[in-house]
Amino acid sequence: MISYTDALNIIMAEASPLPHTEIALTDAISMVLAEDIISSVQVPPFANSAMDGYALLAADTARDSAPSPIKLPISQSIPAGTDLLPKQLAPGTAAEIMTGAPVPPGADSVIPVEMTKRDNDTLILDAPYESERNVRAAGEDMKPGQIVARKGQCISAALVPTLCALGKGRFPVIPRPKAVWLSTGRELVDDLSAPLSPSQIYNSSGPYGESILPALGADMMWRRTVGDDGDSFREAMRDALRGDADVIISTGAVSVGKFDFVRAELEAMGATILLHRAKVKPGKPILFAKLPDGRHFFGLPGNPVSTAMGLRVFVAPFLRALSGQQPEPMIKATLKTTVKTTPRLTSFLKGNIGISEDGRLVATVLSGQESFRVAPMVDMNTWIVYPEGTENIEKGSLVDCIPFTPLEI
Ligand SMILES: Nc1nc2c(c(=O)[nH]1)N[C@H]1C(S)=C(S)[C@@H](COP(=O)(O)OP(=O)(O)OC[C@H]3O[C@@H](n4cnc5c(N)ncnc54)[C@H](O)[C@@H]3O)O[C@H]1N2
Ligand code: MOO
Repeated sequence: MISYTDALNIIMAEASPLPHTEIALTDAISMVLAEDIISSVQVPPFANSAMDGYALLAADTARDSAPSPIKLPISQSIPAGTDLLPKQLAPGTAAEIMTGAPVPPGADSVIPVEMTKRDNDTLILDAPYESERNVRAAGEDMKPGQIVARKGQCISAALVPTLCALGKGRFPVIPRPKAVWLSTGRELVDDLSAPLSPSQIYNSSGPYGESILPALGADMMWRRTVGDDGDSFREAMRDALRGDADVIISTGAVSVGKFDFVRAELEAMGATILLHRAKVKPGKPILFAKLPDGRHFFGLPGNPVSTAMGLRVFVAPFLRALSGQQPEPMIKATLKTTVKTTPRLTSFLKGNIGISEDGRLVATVLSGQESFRVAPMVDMNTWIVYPEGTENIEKGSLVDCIPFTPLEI
C-alpha cells in the first residue's frame, strides 16, 4: 500500500486548472482569478478632499503674510460629483469644498469646516493652517501598471471595492468545479422523517457532502442514492457523464465486501484506476480513477468519518488545483495532551484547535476516533495529522492541522 504523500501526489498530478472564462464581477464571487489584475488607471482619479471644509493655499494663512484673524474671501463652492472642473484658486482666497470633491488647482490643503468661522462670503481662521492636509492625491491608492490582485486569488467581497474602483466589471476567472455525488448503500434512507426498518440508517454523508462542498471550492450539481447494485450505479454514471460535472464523487462500496462494486464497475466502463487504498486512517480504501473521457472519479470509503476525511484530505486539494489555486499550507498548533497512534500509517484525527491564554493555537485530539462515530464531529474544527512512523506525539509539540474548511488567509 502506498503512503499518504504518494497517494496525494498521484491525485495532484492529474489536476490542471479548468479553462477560464470572462465573467461579470457580481457573478465572480468565490471564483478564482485566471490572470493578474493590473490597474490601467490611477485611483483616486483626481486629487480630492478628505473633509468637508475649505480648500486653500496654506502659505496664504502664514502669520507673517496674513493679519490675525486671517480672512480669506470664498471664491467658489465645489460639491462632490460636480460636472464643472473647479476653477484655479486665486491667491489669497479659499474654496468651499465637500468630501470627495476635486481640489482646485492652486490649493494645497483643506481645512475642516469645524476649525473655521465664516462671515457671509469670508472665511475666518484664528491660526495659520498647514499645507498638504486632507488632500487625497490622484493615484495615492492605485497607480497605472500596479498589480492589484494576483492570478489564483479567490474573488471575495474583500476584492470588490478595489475592482469597482478600477472600473473593471468583467474578469477572466476559473469557474468553480462542478461535482456529482453518488451515495451507495442499500441500507441508506434519504427521507429523514421516514421510520427506519431493521438494518437501515439515514444517509448522513450525502447531505454532509452537499453542505461542505461549497466551502471546499466546488458546487454540487446533483446527488443520488444508488443502492448496492451495479445497474443503478451505471445509470447514475451515465447521467453524470451526460452533464458537465468535472468530478464524480461516490461514497461506499470501495472496500473488500461482497457488494463493494465501485472499482469493478469503473473498470468495466474503461476507467483507469490510479489509486486504490493508501496507508491512511481513516479513509484507507480511498479510490481515484480517470474516466475514459478524461474526467476524474473519487470513490470515498463509506464510513462517514472516512468520507469526510477523504473529501477534505484528497478531494479538496484536487478541487483547489482545478480552480487554479495554490496548495493550502498546513497549520501548526501545540498539542495539549500526549496521544499515541499507530506508526504504520498516517492518521487524521478528529481535533479541535483553540486559542490559549497567550494567544497561541492549541490542538486537542477529541475522543471517539472510530470512523463510524460522527458525534465527535460536532466539536471538530480540524483534522490533526500524525505522520506515518509516529509512535506518539508528546504534549507541547507542534502538530500539523488541516482545518475543517480552508482558511482564507
Ligand atoms: N474485511 C475488511 N473489511 C473492511 C475493511 C478492510 O480492510 N477489510 N476496511 C474497512 C474500512 S477501513 C472502511 S473505511 C470501510 C469502507 O467500506 P466501503 O467504502 O465499502 O463502505 P460501505 O461498506 O459501503 O460502508 C461502510 C460503513 O459506512 C456506512 N455508510 C455508508 N454510506 C453512508 C452514508 N452515506 N451515510 C451514513 N453511513 C454510511 C455503512 O452503512 C457502513 O456501516 O470498510 C471496512 N471494512
Ligand atoms: O479506514 Mo476506514 O476509513 O478506517 O474506517
